[in-house]
Parts: sequence; C-alpha cells; structure tokens
Amino acid sequence: MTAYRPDALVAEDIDAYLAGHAAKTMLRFITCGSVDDGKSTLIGRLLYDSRAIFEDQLAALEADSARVGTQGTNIDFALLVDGLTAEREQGITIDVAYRFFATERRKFIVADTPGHEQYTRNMVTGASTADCAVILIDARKGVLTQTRRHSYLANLVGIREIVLAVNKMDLVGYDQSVFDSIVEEYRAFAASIGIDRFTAIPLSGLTGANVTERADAMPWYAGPTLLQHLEVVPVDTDRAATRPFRLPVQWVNRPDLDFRGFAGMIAAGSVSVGERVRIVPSGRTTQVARIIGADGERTRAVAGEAVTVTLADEVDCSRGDVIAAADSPPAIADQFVATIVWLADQPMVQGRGYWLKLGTQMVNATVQPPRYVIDVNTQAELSATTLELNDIGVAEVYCDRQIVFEPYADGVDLGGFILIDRATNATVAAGMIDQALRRSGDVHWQSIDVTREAHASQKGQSPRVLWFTGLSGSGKSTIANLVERKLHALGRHSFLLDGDNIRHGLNRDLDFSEAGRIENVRRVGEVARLMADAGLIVLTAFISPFRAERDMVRGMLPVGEFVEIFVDTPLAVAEARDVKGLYAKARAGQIADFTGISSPYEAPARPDIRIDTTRETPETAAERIVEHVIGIWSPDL
Ligand SMILES: Nc1ncnc2c1ncn2[C@@H]1O[C@H](COP(=O)(O)OS(=O)(=O)O)[C@@H](OP(=O)(O)O)[C@H]1O
Ligand SMILES: Nc1ncnc2c1ncn2[C@@H]1O[C@H](COP(=O)(O)OP(=O)(O)O)[C@@H](O)[C@H]1O
Repeated sequence: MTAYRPDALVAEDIDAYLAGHAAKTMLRFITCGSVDDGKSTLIGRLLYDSRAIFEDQLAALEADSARVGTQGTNIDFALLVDGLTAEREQGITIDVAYRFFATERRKFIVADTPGHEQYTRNMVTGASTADCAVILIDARKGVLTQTRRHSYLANLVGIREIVLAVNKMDLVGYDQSVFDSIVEEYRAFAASIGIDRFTAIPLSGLTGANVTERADAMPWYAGPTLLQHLEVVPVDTDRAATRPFRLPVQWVNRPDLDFRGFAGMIAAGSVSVGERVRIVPSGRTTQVARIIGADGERTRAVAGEAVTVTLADEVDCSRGDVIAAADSPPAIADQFVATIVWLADQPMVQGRGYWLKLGTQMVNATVQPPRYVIDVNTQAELSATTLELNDIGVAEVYCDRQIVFEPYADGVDLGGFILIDRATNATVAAGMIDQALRRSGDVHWQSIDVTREAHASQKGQSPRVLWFTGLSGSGKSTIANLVERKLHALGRHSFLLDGDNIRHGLNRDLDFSEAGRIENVRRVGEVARLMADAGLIVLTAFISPFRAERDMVRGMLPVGEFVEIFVDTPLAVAEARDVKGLYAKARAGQIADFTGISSPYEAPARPDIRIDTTRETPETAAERIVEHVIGIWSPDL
C-alpha cells in the first residue's frame, strides 16, 4: 500500500487532487468492539498510517478551494456528514463517531460505536448504511458474548462483509494455533446465525502488524492486511448492480408539456434505453425512452446512480411508485412480518398509528404485540407484550394501504423502513421486512360500482366527519345531539356515534387503558369512514384523548372531510358538573385511569372549531357548527 499524501498534491494541483478523489469508491464500515479490545488504537493506526484526511482538514480544504474558485469538494463533504444529519433530523440521539480517511484506492467512512448499554440503538444506526463490519476480538480472550452480539446485529442490518480482526496477536506470541482456534469457534457460531462467509485477519493495532503493513512476525499468514482487504471488499452498490432493476421514484420532473421525467436513485440493477419496465403498483408496462444522468443523456445507468428516465407511453407514475424490470417486479402488500429495532425511549404502543417510511413511500401503520423479542447476547427468543428501547422483536405490521417492497434480505432499499411518531416526527424504530403475510395478498379491495361520490350525490350533500373531542362531561354529547337535530331539520342525512353507546356494543371488549382507548378510537374512525363513504354526515362524541389517533382518523379521510371540534371545558368545570358522578368516584379512587385525573388528555393544537363552554351555550355552539359545515359545502344550499 502506498500511503496517500493529500498535502503534497493539494499544494501542487488541487484540481487533480479533487478529480482523483471524486472518482474513488467509498466504503462505509463499522468497527465493533470495546476499548479493551484495542479498538481506538486500531482506528488510530488506520487513520495515521493512511495519512488520513480529518474532518477539519477537509473543511479547510473546502474553504480554500472556494477561495480559489475551484468546485467539487461539496459532494464528498456531504457524504461525510449525511449519515449524521439525517439521524439528527429524525430526532435520534446517537453516540456514533464518524471518521473519514482515504487511500489512493478508496475513500472510507468509519462509524465507531461505543459499547455501552445503548449499544443496540447506536450500532443499528451506525451500521444501517455500512458495507462492512470489522469485529474485533482480543486474541487472549477469544469469542465472547459481545462478539456474538456484534455479529448478530451486523448480520441483522444486512452487512454481508464481516471481518474478524483478531487483535493483540503480539500478546499471544503471534501464535497461529491461537488464531486458528478462535476462527474455528467463530465459524461455528457464525453459521448458526446465518453468516456463511467472513474474513479473519490476525493483527496487532499496537505494533501495526497486518493493519497497514505486513507482519514479519506472522509468516504463517498469507492473506491481506486489514487495509488491503478494506480497499477491495465489494461495496453494496456492486452487489446491488447484479439484482433486477429498481428505481423508486422520488419526484416527477415536468418542466413543460413535452417532457415528463421520473427522477430517483437506482436502488438495484441497471437499465438501458429501450428496455421494458413495469410500474409498480399499477402493473403497467412500457419502455424506457431516455435516461438522463448528472452528466447528460445516457444509454445505460446502474445501481447507485441518480437519474431521470422518460417512458415511451403516457403511464401513471408518481412519487413512491417503483419503476422495475418488467419480468421480475417487486411485490406489493399491506401486511408484513418484520424484525423491528425499537429506538425510542417511549415503548411501542399497540394499535397506535405510526408513519412507516420505506424509501420514497410513506403510509400509516400499526404494530402488533411482538411474536417474540430476541436476546442479543444469546439470540434466544423471549416472549414480550411490547417493544422497548433497544429491543429487537419480530412483529406483524399493518399498513393502511399497499406498499411496494422486497424482503430485506433481497434489498435494503425496498426492505428496510423506519417508523416515525406522528406527533413528534421522531424516528422511533427501524424495521426490516421479513415477508408479507399471506392473507395480505388474498384480501383484495373490492371495486365497487356505486362510488362514494355517487352515494353523496344521491343524498345531495358532501360527507363530513364532525369529530367532537373533550373531557368527560365537557359537553360533547349535548352539543353533538343539538347539531344533529338541526342538520336533520335541514334535511341532511346524518348519524351520531356516541362514546357510551358504542362502548356497550361494538367496543364492549375494550377498557380505558391507553391501548384500549387507541383501539376504541381506531374502530370508531373506521366506522365513521364507512359512513362517510355512504354519503352521511357523521358526528362522533368520544373523549378521544390522544392527538396521534385523532390525526390518524383525519388522515384516513379526504382532505377537508374531517372537522375536529374541541369542546374546551376546563377540568374544574367538568368536574363541578359531574353529570354521571364519575369524577367523584375517580377522586375516591374507585375508577382507575380516569381522563383528566389519572389518565392524560392531549388538547388539540389547532382544532377546526373550538367551543368554550364557559362562554357559549350549547345552542349557539351548535348553530356555529352547523354554519361551519353548511358554509363549506355550498352547492346544495
Ligand atoms: N376511566 C374512564 N375515563 C374516562 N371515561 C370513562 C372512564 N370510565 C368510564 N368512563 C365513561 O366512558 C365514557 C368515555 O368513553 P370514550 O369511548 O369516549 O373514551 S375514549 O375516547 O376511549 O377515551 C365517558 O363518557 P363521557 O362522559 O360522555 O365522555 C365516561 O362516562
Ligand atoms: N355550554 C355548555 N355546552 C355543553 N354542555 C353544557 C354547557 N353548559 C353546561 N353543560 C352541561 O354539561 C353537561 C355535559 O355533559 P355531556 O354532554 O354528557 O358531556 P360529554 O358527552 O362530553 O361527557 C350536560 O349536563 C350539559 O347540560
């Protein structure tokens, strides 16, 4: 290996330096091990021996090149930090240090994750974009629990290149038999968790033996040094290039009527002009007419490249769709079994709707209680009712519509997803699709001839869901009743779903726990949607204490159809009214989880209508609501 000498070249010919630098492939790798294994020393040696470009040097370089009017450092710099900013924007607090260095053959980003309790979250975050994992073993200690944990996690997130770095060989007299027995023990374990291939290298971070320089002390080892190996291991895009073509559409580029291009990053395979492609999920096939890359018109493009393609026919294709090889398209489904790593401090809430983001697709999804969680140290399958921080579990995921996917093992881009809290926008989990549930493919949406528009127009009205929310005794039922009477008198077709009544029938199996209330509101939302599909004006009077579920119901309906009405009555006033005597019982400890007292109420931040019942009578509140509803639907007045 020839050490890379950026300083000299930068001084002589910055353009040549930047051009050479930009053309090199990038390897992202992760180091797993603890300080005791000599990890810091090893990384330090790699950086030192390869005359690494440190972050601050790159920043200085960028500033210098801007000053002399040269372009081109930006791309590398983005690559250096993009992993970080993406995670920060998603609200995950992680503890992963990224370091950048380069040799003449390759650029490297090494993610260094500390080995403390937050290990799973840190490692999954650091490893999710890595091509390769370097697993450190102390030659004196051999394969330990943490070696197994690191290997399991690396394999879980889809890292196919594993390097077993048997460190501190100097402390065992560079003895081949020590190395061989560690490799044999590791091979048996690796096979048991599905790792069929790894590269073992005996080395010493301290002396530098087999890190960047060959070691005279270990003549029995004929393989590459660690750096030599890292310079040639295949990166994920090499592997992706051999799979069937996939282009998840990021946006549709339509500058004028003559041009309609579909832009995105090719996730797998390659594509040539004239090739037949299939748009998924619609299933329409057509041919690729043109391919435009960063450097202009192309005849072919491969995985990892950002392109815009145009198609021979005017087919429907929008953001979230996937343009794929016509004869081997990805699957579509709305229910999956997935392996989920929980990243948030708040545990998973059964039945709660989370945003599921898979590539360019975003849908609402709920997670069932896990079938089991995995002990990362022993790989044992344990029973659990929910997923908590750092848990890894296998669970069913239900989406509210079909998505285009591939099992994670076949492709990270269409198989990996994140779950996002709808209220805070924080990433709460990372998931990997194992397979679709069979019933998902068996249940088809029945296409119905009498559409919701036909139902509504027959009734001469636009459907609405008037969603009343507020504390017990706030006045939801009283006002909703009055509104319905007025609508009825005006000849509107309506139906009132009331908390007390539904809880005696449809939802009699549900309690007032968080999960019980979430499921209560979800079912009511589904029923309200069906009734709105039937053309009705639906009124619902449920406490519906959580923002996430109210927002979820809003998202289930066409824009503008959901009207959130906050019956804003202070707790003290509702409690003073105590229509049903429940507050007195709750205060006396006879009712558990009572809203406002021992269970939370999340007030709407921006309701469509707010009613202050301390200032407004039920009558005037109802008139205002009717005016709001009739006002926005003027055609048939
Ligand atoms: N623990 C506890 N907390 C809150 N409310 C309780 C509880 N136990 C019984 N009740 C009675 O149930 C009614 C609320 O049911 P909801 O279906 O509207 O509640 S929720 O939306 O699922 O939170 C509510 O009716 P309203 O007073 O009309 O709101 C109460 O009468
Ligand atoms: N401005 C008001 N709006 C609604 N209800 C009011 C108002 N002022 C007093 N009330 C009384 O408050 C009580 C509200 O009870 P209810 O409608 O059953 O509440 P909820 O359905 O929210 O539990 C009723 O007895 C009602 O007469």
